[in-house]
Amino acid sequence: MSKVLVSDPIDQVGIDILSQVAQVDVKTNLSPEELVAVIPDYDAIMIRSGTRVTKEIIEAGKQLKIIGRAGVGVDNVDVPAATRQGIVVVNSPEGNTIAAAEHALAMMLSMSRHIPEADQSVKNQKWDRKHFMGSEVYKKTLGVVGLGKIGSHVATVARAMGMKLLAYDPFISVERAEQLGCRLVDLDLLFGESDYITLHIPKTPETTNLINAESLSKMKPTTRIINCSRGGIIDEAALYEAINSGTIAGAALDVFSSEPLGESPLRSLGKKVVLTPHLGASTAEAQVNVAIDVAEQIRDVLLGLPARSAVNIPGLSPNVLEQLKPYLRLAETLGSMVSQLAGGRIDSLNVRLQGELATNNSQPLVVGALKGLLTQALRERVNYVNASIEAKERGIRVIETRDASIQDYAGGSLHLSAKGSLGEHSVTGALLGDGEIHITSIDEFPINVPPSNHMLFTLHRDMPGIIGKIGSLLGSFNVNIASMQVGRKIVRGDAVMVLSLDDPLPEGILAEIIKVSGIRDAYTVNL
Ligand SMILES: NC(=O)c1ccc[n+]([C@@H]2O[C@H](COP(=O)([O-])OP(=O)(O)OC[C@H]3O[C@@H](n4cnc5c(N)ncnc54)[C@H](O)[C@@H]3O)[C@@H](O)[C@H]2O)c1
Ligand SMILES: O=C(O)CC[C@@H](O)C(=O)O
Repeated sequence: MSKVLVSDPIDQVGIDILSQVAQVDVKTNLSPEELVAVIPDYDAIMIRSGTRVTKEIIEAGKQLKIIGRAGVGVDNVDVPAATRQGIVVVNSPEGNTIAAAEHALAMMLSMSRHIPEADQSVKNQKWDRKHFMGSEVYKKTLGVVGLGKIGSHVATVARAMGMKLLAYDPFISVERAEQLGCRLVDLDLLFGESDYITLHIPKTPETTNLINAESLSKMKPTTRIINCSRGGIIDEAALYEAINSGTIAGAALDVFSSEPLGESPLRSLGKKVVLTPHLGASTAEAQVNVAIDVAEQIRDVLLGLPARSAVNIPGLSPNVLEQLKPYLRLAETLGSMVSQLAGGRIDSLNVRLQGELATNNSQPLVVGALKGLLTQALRERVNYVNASIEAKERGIRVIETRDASIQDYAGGSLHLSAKGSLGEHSVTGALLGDGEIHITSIDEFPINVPPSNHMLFTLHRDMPGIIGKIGSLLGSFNVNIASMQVGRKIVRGDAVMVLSLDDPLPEGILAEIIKVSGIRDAYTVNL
Protein backbone atom coordinates (compact mmCIF):
# COMPACT_ATOMS: atom_id res chain seq x y z
CA MET A 1 0.00 0.00 0.00
CA SER A 2 1.24 3.51 -0.81
CA LYS A 3 2.26 5.80 2.05
CA VAL A 4 1.45 9.50 2.31
CA LEU A 5 3.07 11.91 4.74
CA VAL A 6 0.95 14.89 5.79
CA SER A 7 3.42 17.34 7.31
CA ASP A 8 1.19 20.40 7.91
CA PRO A 9 -2.32 20.66 9.41
CA ILE A 10 -4.79 19.58 6.71
CA ASP A 11 -8.57 19.30 7.03
CA GLN A 12 -9.73 15.77 7.94
CA VAL A 13 -11.69 15.51 4.70
CA GLY A 14 -8.35 15.37 2.82
CA ILE A 15 -6.99 12.67 5.13
CA ASP A 16 -10.15 10.62 4.54
CA ILE A 17 -9.71 10.84 0.76
CA LEU A 18 -6.04 9.80 0.97
CA SER A 19 -6.91 6.92 3.30
CA GLN A 20 -8.98 5.35 0.49
CA VAL A 21 -5.74 4.40 -1.27
CA ALA A 22 -2.85 4.86 1.13
CA GLN A 23 -1.54 4.64 4.65
CA VAL A 24 -1.61 8.25 5.85
CA ASP A 25 0.80 9.48 8.53
CA VAL A 26 0.20 12.96 9.94
CA LYS A 27 3.50 14.28 11.36
CA THR A 28 3.58 18.04 11.71
CA ASN A 29 6.38 20.34 12.91
CA LEU A 30 9.14 18.05 11.63
CA SER A 31 12.56 19.70 11.38
CA PRO A 32 14.27 19.64 7.94
CA GLU A 33 16.61 16.90 9.24
CA GLU A 34 13.67 14.83 10.49
CA LEU A 35 11.95 15.21 7.12
CA VAL A 36 15.04 14.03 5.23
CA ALA A 37 15.17 11.02 7.55
CA VAL A 38 11.52 9.95 7.15
CA ILE A 39 10.82 10.88 3.51
CA PRO A 40 12.40 7.77 1.91
CA ASP A 41 9.40 5.75 3.18
CA TYR A 42 6.79 7.86 1.41
CA ASP A 43 5.18 7.91 -2.04
CA ALA A 44 3.58 11.31 -1.50
CA ILE A 45 3.80 14.31 0.78
CA MET A 46 0.97 16.77 1.42
CA ILE A 47 1.88 20.20 2.79
CA ARG A 48 0.60 23.73 3.39
CA SER A 49 2.88 26.74 3.71
CA GLY A 50 4.64 25.46 6.85
CA THR A 51 6.83 22.76 5.30
CA ARG A 52 9.72 23.64 2.99
CA VAL A 53 10.28 20.82 0.54
CA THR A 54 13.91 21.43 -0.32
CA LYS A 55 16.23 19.76 -2.86
CA GLU A 56 17.69 17.68 -0.02
CA ILE A 57 14.27 16.36 0.96
CA ILE A 58 13.36 15.68 -2.67
CA GLU A 59 16.61 13.84 -3.34
CA ALA A 60 16.10 11.75 -0.20
CA GLY A 61 12.53 10.93 -1.32
CA LYS A 62 13.49 8.02 -3.57
CA GLN A 63 9.88 6.76 -3.67
CA LEU A 64 8.21 10.16 -3.97
CA LYS A 65 5.78 10.45 -6.87
CA ILE A 66 3.86 13.56 -5.90
CA ILE A 67 4.13 16.64 -3.70
CA GLY A 68 0.72 18.14 -2.95
CA ARG A 69 0.52 21.78 -1.82
CA ALA A 70 -2.84 22.44 -0.18
CA GLY A 71 -2.92 26.06 -1.37
CA VAL A 72 -1.76 28.23 -4.27
CA GLY A 73 1.89 29.23 -3.76
CA VAL A 74 4.49 26.54 -4.42
CA ASP A 75 7.42 28.77 -3.47
CA ASN A 76 8.07 26.48 -0.47
CA VAL A 77 8.75 23.60 -2.89
CA ASP A 78 11.90 23.26 -4.99
CA VAL A 79 9.89 22.64 -8.15
CA PRO A 80 12.91 22.35 -10.52
CA ALA A 81 14.43 19.67 -8.26
CA ALA A 82 11.10 17.80 -8.18
CA THR A 83 10.75 18.05 -11.97
CA ARG A 84 14.23 16.70 -12.53
CA GLN A 85 13.36 13.71 -10.36
CA GLY A 86 10.06 13.16 -12.20
CA ILE A 87 7.93 14.11 -9.19
CA VAL A 88 4.60 15.78 -9.90
CA VAL A 89 3.94 18.95 -7.91
CA VAL A 90 0.27 19.83 -7.57
CA ASN A 91 -1.53 22.70 -5.90
CA SER A 92 -5.04 24.01 -5.45
CA PRO A 93 -5.13 27.10 -7.64
CA GLU A 94 -8.62 28.26 -6.66
CA GLY A 95 -9.56 26.59 -3.38
CA ASN A 96 -8.60 29.57 -1.20
CA THR A 97 -9.12 32.46 -3.64
CA ILE A 98 -12.14 33.89 -1.84
CA ALA A 99 -10.58 33.40 1.60
CA ALA A 100 -7.41 35.29 0.62
CA ALA A 101 -9.35 38.07 -1.13
CA GLU A 102 -11.66 38.53 1.86
CA HIS A 103 -8.65 38.61 4.19
CA ALA A 104 -7.06 41.38 2.12
CA LEU A 105 -10.32 43.36 2.24
CA ALA A 106 -10.66 42.72 5.97
CA MET A 107 -7.07 43.93 6.48
CA MET A 108 -7.76 47.08 4.48
CA LEU A 109 -10.87 47.93 6.52
CA SER A 110 -9.42 47.02 9.90
CA MET A 111 -6.32 49.10 9.18
CA SER A 112 -8.50 52.07 8.10
CA ARG A 113 -10.60 51.88 11.27
CA HIS A 114 -7.84 50.71 13.67
CA ILE A 115 -10.03 47.80 14.66
CA PRO A 116 -7.33 45.56 16.22
CA GLU A 117 -6.02 48.35 18.48
CA ALA A 118 -9.49 49.65 19.35
CA ASP A 119 -10.60 46.15 20.25
CA GLN A 120 -7.54 45.69 22.45
CA SER A 121 -8.19 48.99 24.24
CA VAL A 122 -11.81 48.08 25.05
CA LYS A 123 -10.64 44.70 26.29
CA ASN A 124 -8.19 46.62 28.47
CA GLN A 125 -11.16 48.42 30.15
CA LYS A 126 -10.71 51.70 28.17
CA TRP A 127 -13.30 53.74 26.25
CA ASP A 128 -11.06 55.88 24.03
CA ARG A 129 -13.00 57.21 21.02
CA LYS A 130 -10.62 60.05 20.06
CA HIS A 131 -7.54 57.90 19.55
CA PHE A 132 -9.14 55.76 16.84
CA MET A 133 -10.30 58.26 14.24
CA GLY A 134 -10.37 56.30 11.00
CA SER A 135 -10.70 57.00 7.30
CA GLU A 136 -13.20 55.73 4.73
CA VAL A 137 -12.35 53.67 1.71
CA TYR A 138 -15.34 55.04 -0.22
CA LYS A 139 -14.16 57.11 -3.23
CA LYS A 140 -10.53 56.34 -2.39
CA THR A 141 -8.21 54.87 -5.00
CA LEU A 142 -7.16 51.25 -4.63
CA GLY A 143 -4.13 50.13 -6.64
CA VAL A 144 -4.26 46.39 -7.29
CA VAL A 145 -0.90 44.86 -8.16
CA GLY A 146 -1.63 41.50 -9.79
CA LEU A 147 -5.08 41.13 -11.30
CA GLY A 148 -5.26 37.33 -11.17
CA LYS A 149 -7.82 35.28 -9.27
CA ILE A 150 -7.45 36.96 -5.87
CA GLY A 151 -6.74 40.46 -7.22
CA SER A 152 -9.85 40.24 -9.42
CA HIS A 153 -12.11 39.35 -6.52
CA VAL A 154 -10.63 42.11 -4.36
CA ALA A 155 -11.23 44.56 -7.23
CA THR A 156 -14.84 43.42 -7.67
CA VAL A 157 -15.68 43.87 -3.98
CA ALA A 158 -13.72 47.14 -3.65
CA ARG A 159 -15.60 48.53 -6.64
CA ALA A 160 -18.88 47.66 -4.92
CA MET A 161 -17.65 49.64 -1.90
CA GLY A 162 -17.29 52.70 -4.11
CA MET A 163 -13.51 52.63 -4.57
CA LYS A 164 -11.74 53.83 -7.71
CA LEU A 165 -9.54 51.13 -9.13
CA LEU A 166 -6.10 51.18 -10.71
CA ALA A 167 -4.34 47.96 -11.64
CA TYR A 168 -0.89 46.85 -12.68
CA ASP A 169 -0.44 43.42 -14.23
CA PRO A 170 1.73 43.05 -17.33
CA PHE A 171 0.01 39.78 -18.24
CA ILE A 172 -3.60 41.01 -18.23
CA SER A 173 -5.40 42.60 -21.16
CA VAL A 174 -6.85 46.10 -21.03
CA GLU A 175 -10.29 44.55 -21.78
CA ARG A 176 -10.09 42.21 -18.75
CA ALA A 177 -9.03 45.09 -16.50
CA GLU A 178 -11.88 47.24 -17.82
CA GLN A 179 -14.36 44.41 -17.23
CA LEU A 180 -13.32 44.56 -13.57
CA GLY A 181 -13.65 48.33 -13.51
CA CYS A 182 -9.87 48.84 -13.29
CA ARG A 183 -7.70 51.29 -15.20
CA LEU A 184 -4.56 49.43 -16.23
CA VAL A 185 -1.60 51.70 -15.49
CA ASP A 186 2.14 51.46 -15.03
CA LEU A 187 3.57 50.85 -11.58
CA ASP A 188 4.84 54.38 -11.00
CA LEU A 189 1.43 55.86 -11.66
CA LEU A 190 -0.20 53.27 -9.39
CA PHE A 191 2.31 54.03 -6.62
CA GLY A 192 1.81 57.79 -6.99
CA GLU A 193 -2.00 57.88 -7.11
CA SER A 194 -3.21 55.07 -4.83
CA ASP A 195 -4.57 55.61 -1.34
CA TYR A 196 -4.41 51.85 -0.79
CA ILE A 197 -2.11 49.42 -2.58
CA THR A 198 -2.91 45.71 -2.40
CA LEU A 199 -0.46 43.08 -3.63
CA HIS A 200 -1.69 39.86 -5.29
CA ILE A 201 1.32 38.58 -7.16
CA PRO A 202 3.60 35.56 -6.88
CA LYS A 203 7.08 35.97 -5.46
CA THR A 204 9.44 35.84 -8.42
CA PRO A 205 12.85 37.40 -9.09
CA GLU A 206 10.95 40.36 -10.65
CA THR A 207 8.62 40.86 -7.70
CA THR A 208 11.14 40.34 -4.88
CA ASN A 209 11.43 43.65 -2.99
CA LEU A 210 9.09 45.30 -5.50
CA ILE A 211 8.10 47.54 -2.62
CA ASN A 212 11.39 49.10 -1.55
CA ALA A 213 12.70 52.47 -0.37
CA GLU A 214 12.52 53.89 -3.89
CA SER A 215 8.97 52.76 -4.67
CA LEU A 216 7.81 53.82 -1.19
CA SER A 217 9.19 57.31 -1.82
CA LYS A 218 6.79 57.65 -4.78
CA MET A 219 3.71 57.08 -2.61
CA LYS A 220 1.48 59.62 -0.84
CA PRO A 221 1.84 60.16 2.94
CA THR A 222 -1.73 58.82 3.22
CA THR A 223 -1.03 55.59 1.31
CA ARG A 224 -1.60 52.27 3.06
CA ILE A 225 -0.24 48.96 1.75
CA ILE A 226 -1.83 45.53 2.10
CA ASN A 227 0.15 42.38 1.46
CA CYS A 228 -1.68 39.06 1.59
CA SER A 229 0.33 37.52 -1.22
CA ARG A 230 3.90 36.57 -0.38
CA GLY A 231 6.59 37.69 2.02
CA GLY A 232 9.69 39.11 0.38
CA ILE A 233 7.73 41.22 -2.11
CA ILE A 234 8.09 44.05 0.41
CA ASP A 235 11.47 45.09 1.80
CA GLU A 236 10.37 45.08 5.44
CA ALA A 237 13.19 47.32 6.71
CA ALA A 238 12.33 49.95 4.08
CA LEU A 239 8.63 49.64 4.92
CA TYR A 240 9.32 50.20 8.62
CA GLU A 241 11.35 53.32 7.81
CA ALA A 242 8.66 54.66 5.47
CA ILE A 243 5.87 54.22 8.04
CA ASN A 244 7.96 55.43 10.96
CA SER A 245 9.01 58.57 9.09
CA GLY A 246 5.54 59.30 7.69
CA THR A 247 6.45 58.66 4.03
CA ILE A 248 3.33 56.44 3.96
CA ALA A 249 0.51 55.99 6.48
CA GLY A 250 0.56 52.29 7.26
CA ALA A 251 0.51 48.67 6.23
CA ALA A 252 -1.45 45.49 6.80
CA LEU A 253 0.63 42.38 6.38
CA ASP A 254 -0.30 38.71 6.42
CA VAL A 255 2.96 37.40 4.96
CA PHE A 256 6.60 38.04 5.81
CA SER A 257 9.99 37.44 4.31
CA SER A 258 10.69 34.96 7.07
CA GLU A 259 7.88 33.04 8.75
CA PRO A 260 7.10 32.83 11.59
CA LEU A 261 7.94 36.54 11.96
CA GLY A 262 10.87 36.88 14.32
CA GLU A 263 12.13 40.05 16.00
CA SER A 264 10.79 42.87 13.82
CA PRO A 265 10.48 46.64 14.30
CA LEU A 266 7.15 46.37 12.44
CA ARG A 267 5.63 45.13 15.70
CA SER A 268 6.36 48.50 17.27
CA LEU A 269 4.32 50.63 14.85
CA GLY A 270 1.09 50.46 16.86
CA LYS A 271 -2.18 51.26 15.11
CA LYS A 272 -0.44 52.12 11.83
CA VAL A 273 0.22 48.48 11.23
CA VAL A 274 -1.98 45.38 11.27
CA LEU A 275 -0.18 42.04 11.33
CA THR A 276 -1.65 38.55 10.96
CA PRO A 277 0.20 35.21 10.97
CA HIS A 278 -0.36 34.10 7.33
CA LEU A 279 -4.10 33.66 7.77
CA GLY A 280 -5.19 34.42 4.19
CA ALA A 281 -6.27 30.86 3.50
CA SER A 282 -7.47 30.11 7.01
CA THR A 283 -11.19 29.75 6.61
CA ALA A 284 -13.06 26.53 7.20
CA GLU A 285 -14.36 26.69 3.64
CA ALA A 286 -10.98 27.23 2.02
CA GLN A 287 -9.33 24.49 4.06
CA VAL A 288 -12.00 22.00 3.00
CA ASN A 289 -11.65 23.13 -0.64
CA VAL A 290 -7.86 22.85 -0.78
CA ALA A 291 -7.76 19.59 1.19
CA ILE A 292 -10.24 17.93 -1.20
CA ASP A 293 -8.60 19.41 -4.28
CA VAL A 294 -5.08 18.26 -3.41
CA ALA A 295 -5.94 14.95 -1.71
CA GLU A 296 -7.94 13.90 -4.79
CA GLN A 297 -4.97 14.65 -7.00
CA ILE A 298 -2.59 12.68 -4.77
CA ARG A 299 -5.06 9.78 -4.74
CA ASP A 300 -5.33 9.89 -8.55
CA VAL A 301 -1.58 10.00 -9.12
CA LEU A 302 -1.05 7.09 -6.71
CA LEU A 303 -3.64 5.18 -8.75
CA GLY A 304 -1.68 5.95 -11.92
CA LEU A 305 -4.08 8.63 -13.15
CA PRO A 306 -3.06 12.14 -14.22
CA ALA A 307 -3.33 15.16 -11.90
CA ARG A 308 -5.55 18.09 -12.90
CA SER A 309 -3.51 20.95 -11.39
CA ALA A 310 0.09 19.94 -11.77
CA VAL A 311 2.41 22.93 -11.82
CA ASN A 312 5.28 21.14 -13.52
CA ILE A 313 3.40 19.34 -16.31
CA PRO A 314 0.86 20.81 -18.73
CA GLY A 315 -2.23 21.72 -16.73
CA LEU A 316 -5.48 20.41 -18.14
CA SER A 317 -9.03 20.66 -16.93
CA PRO A 318 -10.53 17.30 -15.93
CA ASN A 319 -12.88 17.38 -18.96
CA VAL A 320 -10.09 18.03 -21.43
CA LEU A 321 -7.96 15.41 -19.71
CA GLU A 322 -10.71 12.83 -19.99
CA GLN A 323 -11.06 13.47 -23.73
CA LEU A 324 -7.31 13.51 -24.27
CA LYS A 325 -6.45 10.34 -22.32
CA PRO A 326 -6.81 7.92 -25.28
CA TYR A 327 -4.71 10.28 -27.41
CA LEU A 328 -2.00 10.40 -24.73
CA ARG A 329 -1.85 6.59 -24.96
CA LEU A 330 -1.63 6.92 -28.76
CA ALA A 331 1.20 9.46 -28.49
CA GLU A 332 3.16 7.26 -26.06
CA THR A 333 2.69 4.16 -28.23
CA LEU A 334 3.81 5.95 -31.38
CA GLY A 335 6.77 7.51 -29.53
CA SER A 336 7.94 4.11 -28.34
CA MET A 337 7.48 2.60 -31.84
CA VAL A 338 9.32 5.32 -33.69
CA SER A 339 12.27 5.20 -31.30
CA GLN A 340 12.58 1.44 -31.82
CA LEU A 341 12.31 1.81 -35.60
CA ALA A 342 14.92 4.56 -35.62
CA GLY A 343 17.22 2.69 -33.23
CA GLY A 344 20.48 4.33 -32.10
CA ARG A 345 20.73 7.94 -30.98
CA ILE A 346 17.82 10.20 -31.85
CA ASP A 347 18.57 13.79 -32.80
CA SER A 348 15.10 15.11 -33.54
CA LEU A 349 11.47 14.23 -33.16
CA ASN A 350 8.84 15.82 -35.33
CA VAL A 351 5.33 15.61 -33.91
CA ARG A 352 2.61 16.49 -36.41
CA LEU A 353 -0.94 16.88 -35.18
CA GLN A 354 -3.35 16.21 -37.98
CA GLY A 355 -7.04 16.92 -38.59
CA GLU A 356 -9.06 17.67 -35.47
CA LEU A 357 -6.00 17.16 -33.21
CA ALA A 358 -4.39 20.17 -34.88
CA THR A 359 -6.95 22.41 -33.20
CA ASN A 360 -6.21 21.09 -29.66
CA ASN A 361 -3.69 22.01 -26.98
CA SER A 362 -0.86 19.94 -28.39
CA GLN A 363 1.62 20.20 -25.54
CA PRO A 364 0.45 17.10 -23.61
CA LEU A 365 0.58 15.01 -26.80
CA VAL A 366 4.10 16.19 -27.55
CA VAL A 367 5.13 15.30 -24.00
CA GLY A 368 3.36 11.94 -24.36
CA ALA A 369 5.30 11.22 -27.57
CA LEU A 370 8.57 12.16 -25.86
CA LYS A 371 7.73 9.96 -22.90
CA GLY A 372 7.13 7.02 -25.26
CA LEU A 373 10.32 7.82 -27.16
CA LEU A 374 12.46 7.96 -24.02
CA THR A 375 10.92 4.89 -22.39
CA GLN A 376 13.34 2.80 -24.42
CA ALA A 377 16.29 4.48 -22.76
CA LEU A 378 14.96 5.45 -19.36
CA ARG A 379 12.19 2.91 -18.65
CA GLU A 380 10.09 3.93 -15.64
CA ARG A 381 12.38 6.87 -14.83
CA VAL A 382 10.71 8.96 -17.52
CA ASN A 383 7.24 10.37 -16.96
CA TYR A 384 5.06 13.31 -17.98
CA VAL A 385 6.95 15.54 -15.56
CA ASN A 386 10.51 15.07 -16.72
CA ALA A 387 10.13 13.90 -20.36
CA SER A 388 10.77 17.36 -21.84
CA ILE A 389 13.80 18.03 -19.62
CA GLU A 390 15.26 14.58 -20.32
CA ALA A 391 14.81 15.12 -24.08
CA LYS A 392 16.46 18.53 -23.88
CA GLU A 393 19.37 17.16 -21.90
CA ARG A 394 19.87 14.47 -24.55
CA GLY A 395 19.93 17.13 -27.26
CA ILE A 396 16.74 15.85 -28.92
CA ARG A 397 15.24 18.66 -30.95
CA VAL A 398 11.47 18.61 -30.76
CA ILE A 399 9.56 20.07 -33.67
CA GLU A 400 5.83 20.46 -33.43
CA THR A 401 3.72 20.96 -36.53
CA ARG A 402 0.00 20.98 -37.26
CA ASP A 403 -1.98 20.17 -40.36
CA ALA A 404 -5.72 20.55 -39.92
CA SER A 405 -6.29 19.80 -43.63
CA ILE A 406 -5.42 16.07 -43.19
CA GLN A 407 -8.88 14.74 -42.41
CA ASP A 408 -8.08 11.00 -42.62
CA TYR A 409 -9.67 9.93 -39.32
CA ALA A 410 -12.48 11.32 -37.20
CA GLY A 411 -10.82 12.89 -34.15
CA GLY A 412 -7.57 13.40 -36.05
CA SER A 413 -4.32 11.50 -36.32
CA LEU A 414 -0.78 11.84 -35.00
CA HIS A 415 2.33 11.53 -37.14
CA LEU A 416 5.77 11.14 -35.54
CA SER A 417 9.04 11.10 -37.37
CA ALA A 418 12.37 10.56 -35.65
CA LYS A 419 15.74 11.31 -37.18
CA GLY A 420 18.81 9.75 -35.64
CA SER A 421 22.22 8.26 -36.09
CA LEU A 422 20.77 5.33 -38.08
CA GLY A 423 18.39 7.25 -40.34
CA GLU A 424 14.83 8.55 -40.27
CA HIS A 425 11.60 6.67 -39.58
CA SER A 426 8.02 7.68 -39.20
CA VAL A 427 4.79 6.29 -37.87
CA THR A 428 1.21 7.56 -37.92
CA GLY A 429 -1.63 6.45 -35.72
CA ALA A 430 -5.25 7.24 -34.97
CA LEU A 431 -8.08 6.06 -32.73
CA LEU A 432 -10.74 4.07 -34.45
CA GLY A 433 -14.45 4.14 -33.57
CA ASP A 434 -14.10 2.01 -30.44
CA GLY A 435 -11.17 4.09 -29.20
CA GLU A 436 -8.70 1.38 -30.23
CA ILE A 437 -5.27 2.57 -31.37
CA HIS A 438 -4.45 1.80 -35.00
CA ILE A 439 -1.12 2.28 -36.75
CA THR A 440 -2.06 3.84 -40.05
CA SER A 441 1.33 4.25 -41.68
CA ILE A 442 4.92 3.14 -41.23
CA ASP A 443 7.62 5.09 -43.03
CA GLU A 444 4.80 6.67 -45.07
CA PHE A 445 3.49 3.26 -46.27
CA PRO A 446 -0.23 3.01 -45.56
CA ILE A 447 -1.27 0.16 -43.24
CA ASN A 448 -4.01 -0.36 -40.71
CA VAL A 449 -3.07 -2.53 -37.74
CA PRO A 450 -3.61 -2.31 -34.01
CA PRO A 451 -0.27 -2.33 -32.18
CA SER A 452 0.60 -5.52 -30.32
CA ASN A 453 3.19 -6.36 -27.69
CA HIS A 454 5.63 -7.93 -30.14
CA MET A 455 5.85 -6.77 -33.74
CA LEU A 456 8.10 -7.33 -36.71
CA PHE A 457 8.34 -4.80 -39.53
CA THR A 458 10.07 -5.44 -42.82
CA LEU A 459 10.82 -3.12 -45.70
CA HIS A 460 10.94 -5.26 -48.83
CA ARG A 461 10.35 -5.41 -52.56
CA ASP A 462 6.74 -6.19 -53.37
CA MET A 463 7.23 -9.48 -55.25
CA PRO A 464 5.65 -12.92 -55.25
CA GLY A 465 6.78 -15.38 -52.58
CA ILE A 466 8.36 -13.00 -50.09
CA ILE A 467 5.59 -13.24 -47.53
CA GLY A 468 5.77 -17.05 -47.68
CA LYS A 469 9.53 -16.98 -47.16
CA ILE A 470 9.24 -14.86 -44.01
CA GLY A 471 6.39 -17.04 -42.74
CA SER A 472 8.43 -20.23 -43.19
CA LEU A 473 11.54 -18.69 -41.66
CA LEU A 474 9.63 -17.63 -38.55
CA GLY A 475 7.94 -21.04 -38.44
CA SER A 476 11.34 -22.76 -38.51
CA PHE A 477 12.22 -20.85 -35.35
CA ASN A 478 8.88 -21.75 -33.76
CA VAL A 479 7.64 -18.12 -33.86
CA ASN A 480 3.85 -17.93 -34.13
CA ILE A 481 2.37 -15.11 -36.27
CA ALA A 482 -0.88 -13.68 -34.87
CA SER A 483 -1.59 -11.38 -37.83
CA MET A 484 0.11 -9.97 -40.89
CA GLN A 485 -0.48 -7.01 -43.18
CA VAL A 486 1.33 -5.50 -46.14
CA GLY A 487 1.30 -1.82 -47.09
CA ARG A 488 2.53 -0.52 -50.40
CA LYS A 489 2.35 2.64 -52.41
CA ILE A 490 2.64 1.05 -55.87
CA VAL A 491 2.34 -2.53 -57.08
CA ARG A 492 5.76 -4.26 -57.23
CA GLY A 493 7.49 -1.29 -55.73
CA ASP A 494 8.70 -1.09 -52.13
CA ALA A 495 6.38 -2.31 -49.38
CA VAL A 496 6.25 -2.77 -45.62
CA MET A 497 5.08 -5.91 -43.87
CA VAL A 498 3.78 -5.74 -40.31
CA LEU A 499 3.57 -8.96 -38.35
CA SER A 500 2.14 -9.30 -34.87
CA LEU A 501 3.88 -12.10 -33.03
CA ASP A 502 2.76 -14.09 -30.03
CA ASP A 503 6.20 -13.89 -28.41
CA PRO A 504 9.26 -11.66 -28.68
CA LEU A 505 11.44 -12.48 -31.67
CA PRO A 506 14.26 -14.74 -30.45
CA GLU A 507 17.81 -13.43 -30.62
CA GLY A 508 19.51 -13.67 -34.02
CA ILE A 509 16.42 -14.12 -36.23
CA LEU A 510 16.39 -10.52 -37.40
CA ALA A 511 19.77 -11.03 -39.04
CA GLU A 512 18.39 -14.11 -40.86
CA ILE A 513 15.33 -12.15 -42.06
CA ILE A 514 17.50 -9.40 -43.51
CA LYS A 515 19.39 -12.03 -45.56
CA VAL A 516 16.15 -13.10 -47.36
CA SER A 517 16.26 -11.95 -50.96
CA GLY A 518 14.01 -8.92 -51.52
CA ILE A 519 14.08 -7.83 -47.85
CA ARG A 520 15.73 -4.42 -47.52
CA ASP A 521 15.45 -4.01 -43.78
CA ALA A 522 13.72 -5.46 -40.74
CA TYR A 523 12.91 -4.10 -37.29
CA THR A 524 11.34 -5.45 -34.14
CA VAL A 525 9.16 -3.39 -31.84
CA ASN A 526 8.13 -4.48 -28.36
CA LEU A 527 5.51 -2.43 -26.57
N1 LIG B 1 -1.96 34.89 2.31
C1 LIG B 1 -2.36 33.70 1.94
O1 LIG B 1 -2.63 32.85 2.75
C2 LIG B 1 -2.52 33.41 0.48
C3 LIG B 1 -3.58 32.60 0.06
C4 LIG B 1 -3.70 32.32 -1.29
C5 LIG B 1 -2.80 32.86 -2.19
N2 LIG B 1 -1.78 33.62 -1.76
C6 LIG B 1 -0.84 34.23 -2.68
O2 LIG B 1 -1.50 35.28 -3.39
C7 LIG B 1 -0.85 35.49 -4.63
C8 LIG B 1 -1.87 35.61 -5.74
O3 LIG B 1 -2.59 34.41 -5.89
P1 LIG B 1 -3.64 34.22 -7.09
O4 LIG B 1 -4.35 32.94 -6.81
O5 LIG B 1 -4.43 35.45 -7.31
O6 LIG B 1 -2.64 33.99 -8.29
P2 LIG B 1 -2.92 34.23 -9.84
O7 LIG B 1 -1.87 33.46 -10.55
O8 LIG B 1 -4.33 33.98 -10.17
O9 LIG B 1 -2.62 35.79 -10.02
C9 LIG B 1 -1.33 36.34 -9.95
C10 LIG B 1 -1.31 37.51 -10.91
O10 LIG B 1 -0.06 38.17 -10.76
C11 LIG B 1 0.32 38.63 -12.04
N3 LIG B 1 1.75 38.89 -12.05
C12 LIG B 1 2.78 38.02 -12.18
N4 LIG B 1 3.96 38.67 -12.15
C13 LIG B 1 3.65 39.99 -12.00
C14 LIG B 1 4.43 41.17 -11.89
N5 LIG B 1 5.76 41.11 -11.95
N6 LIG B 1 3.80 42.34 -11.72
C15 LIG B 1 2.45 42.40 -11.66
N7 LIG B 1 1.65 41.32 -11.79
C16 LIG B 1 2.25 40.13 -11.93
C17 LIG B 1 -0.10 37.52 -12.97
O11 LIG B 1 -0.25 37.98 -14.30
C18 LIG B 1 -1.43 37.11 -12.38
O12 LIG B 1 -2.51 37.77 -13.00
C19 LIG B 1 0.13 34.34 -4.77
O13 LIG B 1 1.40 34.79 -4.39
C20 LIG B 1 -0.34 33.33 -3.76
O14 LIG B 1 0.68 32.48 -3.33
C21 LIG B 1 -1.63 33.93 -0.43
O1 LIG C 1 -1.48 27.05 3.69
C1 LIG C 1 -1.81 28.18 4.06
O2 LIG C 1 -2.46 28.38 5.08
C2 LIG C 1 -1.43 29.39 3.21
C3 LIG C 1 -1.71 29.19 1.78
C4 LIG C 1 -1.38 30.34 0.91
O3 LIG C 1 -0.23 30.98 1.26
C5 LIG C 1 -1.36 29.93 -0.52
O4 LIG C 1 -0.46 30.30 -1.26
O5 LIG C 1 -2.29 29.23 -0.92
